[in-house]
Amino acid sequence: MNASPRPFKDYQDEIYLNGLGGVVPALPMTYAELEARAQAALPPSVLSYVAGGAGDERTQNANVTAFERWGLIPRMFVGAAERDLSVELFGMTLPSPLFMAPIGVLGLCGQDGHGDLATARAAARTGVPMIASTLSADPMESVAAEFGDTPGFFQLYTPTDRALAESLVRRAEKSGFKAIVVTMDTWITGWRPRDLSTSNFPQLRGHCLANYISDPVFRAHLPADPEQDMRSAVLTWVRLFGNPLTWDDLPWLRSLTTLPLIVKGLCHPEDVRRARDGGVDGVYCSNHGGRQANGGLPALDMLPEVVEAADGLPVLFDSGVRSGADIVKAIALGASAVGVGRPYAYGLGIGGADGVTHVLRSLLAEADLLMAVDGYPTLADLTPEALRRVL
Ligand SMILES: Cc1cc2nc3c(=O)[nH]c(=O)nc-3n(C[C@H](O)[C@H](O)[C@H](O)COP(=O)(O)O)c2cc1C
Ligand SMILES: CCCCC(=O)C(=O)O
Repeated sequence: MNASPRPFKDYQDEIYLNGLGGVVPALPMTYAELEARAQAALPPSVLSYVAGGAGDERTQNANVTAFERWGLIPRMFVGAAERDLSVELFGMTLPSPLFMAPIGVLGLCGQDGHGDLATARAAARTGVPMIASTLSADPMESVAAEFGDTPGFFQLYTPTDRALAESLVRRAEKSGFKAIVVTMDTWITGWRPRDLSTSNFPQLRGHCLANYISDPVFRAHLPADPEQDMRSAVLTWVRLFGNPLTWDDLPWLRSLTTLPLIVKGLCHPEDVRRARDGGVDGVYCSNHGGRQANGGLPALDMLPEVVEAADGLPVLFDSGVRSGADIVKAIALGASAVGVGRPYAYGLGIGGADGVTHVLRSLLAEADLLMAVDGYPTLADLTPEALRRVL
């Protein structure tokens, strides 16, 4: 299927017309059902990894409820018969502001163990960019080969070996990725009770190391071929995985690539200002979906300050987005582009590439119709004045 410039347009019609023919959609139409169906479809260890978060998951849950505190004010006499959800980002024109946040176990969410490839196919079909995680079950070259005309971004977990970081970035450039997203908030894994109680995390790790095992710099660290001795490869990966970077490392990060460089996990306005001064091309406001640190503010609550501090630099946002209405609200609060994590992983678990495509199209169709009904025909119309704080 070719990428459509408006992947979401007419999805409601498609479903209603099917309905007239007596066909009830096979895939869930509400987030609650999506979650419930994914719970049944995914193996328990994968489910607890994907669904879980840090501590008692208050921050994870607060990310979602934070959206309830904002309400869109409807405008009439606008005649929003045509909507334009397209955005300009890093010199690219995207059909909508939606993107898929990087997820590091996608392989295992796909029924065949190749969920990264299925997700990349959904990106190709919808025009919704995928940020491909460093932690994938297939090498980035194979993932990128599935993107079609849709731009893909590569998410870098910066290893302690700088040569390995450089090698990963070079490979991403060669594979045609259009931006590098460096995740700052996960150089160490947070306290995640669900994973600790099942002790399943290392087992999952072994299935998302394709980018490392296929890398000559990583392989040079190994005592034996990973094909023969996977355990040593996993232990080596654990040792090399995360580099607790400081501001002194930012010039090096910046020097890694001429592609747009985006730093993920920034919520404090002072960090945003320093990153901006350090020459990044975009900042990514996120608290990792509440998976890393409990007790924090919902990422949405920091978004307005991040946008102000970014001072015109693009601001990507994720954490807690569950609906088209959430996308619209994040845009109104100043996000340039909005990411989802768990929702598309659940779509993948339920229906592979079709499931991801369905989740993305549903989110966008809802956002599009909301903009129609409430009289905000373009993203530029969505400003903080479109919202009221309700609680
Ligand atoms: C199972 C899972 C794995 C993740 N792996 C990564 C990763 O490899 N790299 C990264 O930067 N973020 C990762 N994240 C965080 C997401 O990119 C994103 O910040 C988060 O999922 C957004 O919150 P949401 O799930 O509430 O939409 C992961 C999230 C989940 C749920
Ligand atoms: C060590 C991090 C694993 C991937 C990740 O980012 C996550 O699970 O949230």
